[in-house]
Parts: sequence; C-alpha cells; structure tokens
Amino acid sequence: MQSQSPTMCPPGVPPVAGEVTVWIVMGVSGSGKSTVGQALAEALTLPFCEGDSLHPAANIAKMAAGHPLTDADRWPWLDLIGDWIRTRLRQGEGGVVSCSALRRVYRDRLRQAGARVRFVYLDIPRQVLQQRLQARHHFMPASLLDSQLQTLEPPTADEAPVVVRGDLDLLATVELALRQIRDGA
Ligand SMILES: Nc1ncnc2c1ncn2[C@@H]1O[C@H](COP(=O)(O)OP(=O)(O)OP(=O)(O)O)[C@@H](O)[C@H]1O
Ligand SMILES: O=C(O)[C@H](O)[C@@H](O)[C@H](O)[C@H](O)CO
Repeated sequence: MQSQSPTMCPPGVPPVAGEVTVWIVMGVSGSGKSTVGQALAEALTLPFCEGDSLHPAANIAKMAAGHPLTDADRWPWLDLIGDWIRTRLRQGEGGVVSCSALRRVYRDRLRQAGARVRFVYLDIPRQVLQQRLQARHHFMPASLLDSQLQTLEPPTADEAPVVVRGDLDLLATVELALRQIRDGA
C-alpha cells in the first residue's frame, strides 16, 4: 500500500467483547499482508492498520529506488507499529496490522508491545510472489523479492504462529486463518 496517511491506522473504536489480541499479518513483499490483513480485520470486526503507512518517507523512497531496508531503517518503523499495538491493547481492544516482520528480532521487538500479540504468517511460493509483484503497480519493485526472502526468518513453533501456506485465493486464505484463530487463540 502506498499511502502514508496516519488515518490508515485508526486509534480506536469501541472494544469488542472478549477480543483483545492484536494480530500481525506477516510475510515477504507480495505475500498478501495488506489484502489478507484488511479482510481478516473485517471478519474479526477489528480495526486494521496498514503497516506500510507508518514507514518513514525515506524508507519508502529507498525501497522504490530498488534498495532493501537495513535493520537500522526498520527499527523506527517497527517501533511505530509497536506504539499502535500498545495503544490498542492498553484500551482493552484488539486489532490487525500488516507488517513484514521478517526477522525473529523484529517480532521480539513487536511482542514487547504486549502479551497478546500474535502472528499470522503468509507462506507463499516464490513463483507466486514473483507473479503477483510483477502484476501490480506499487512502490515496492519485484527486484527486491530476493532480498526479502534472504532476510526472512519464518516464525518457529515456539512463536505459536497461525500459518497459511500455499497459493490459495483470498477467501480460502482468510477462512484458513480464521479457523486456526478460532480453534487455538
Ligand atoms: N490470496 C491471494 N490470491 C491472489 N492474489 C492475492 C492474494 N493476496 C494478495 N493478492 C494480490 O497480490 C498482490 C500483493 O498483495 P498485497 O499488496 O496484499 O501484499 P503485501 O504482502 O502487502 O505486499 P507489500 O508488502 O509489498 O505491500 C496484490 O495485487 C493482491 O491483490
Ligand atoms: O521490511 C521490509 O522490507 C518492508 O517492510 C517491506 O516488506 C515493505 O514494507 C513492503 O514489502 C512494501 O510494501
């Protein structure tokens, strides 16, 4: 997603009874974080934050110019996402946010925002990612896919991720995530 408007991360809506988890939809570029995250938020009747809208402008410019972000580029952005999560949880409310969260240390940083932070990992085959990135018009060039995959440290079992694997359509992806969330969250 391209907008940097903070209104894409609404600060709050009335709490939904019993739902106090913030779900982070993670994965490499093109995995469907924005699309699936938005749909999942609607299904759970939770507010959605487009994580890309919190990137500093310099990060967007860097990616658009074909350069991968470094850890140093990502920390301030991750902390803004952490702030959004913290606000949601402090208000006793849940939410859904899209964030690549490629490395374990990034996820550990995001988990510092509160006990009820969980990840939904979209594990999509490389060939599908490539096709999706080439088909869309977006600041993130397909040429950065290799660096995204090299940086990726998939979540491990101890992180208790919800994992949706494979080339499923949007509806099937959301249904699979929802089933796992409702069975085990
Ligand atoms: N389950 C799906 N099936 C088919 N196409 C999908 C699916 N999910 C997303 N897409 C399409 O793939 C493209 C990438 O999706 P999206 O922008 O949601 O990914 P992303 O992970 O947020 O990417 P980025 O991090 O680069 O912004 C979009 O064109 C979207 O319409
Ligand atoms: O950690 C990263 O490298 C970035 O967050 C990327 O994942 C982009 O945000 C996204 O792919 C562009 O939409």
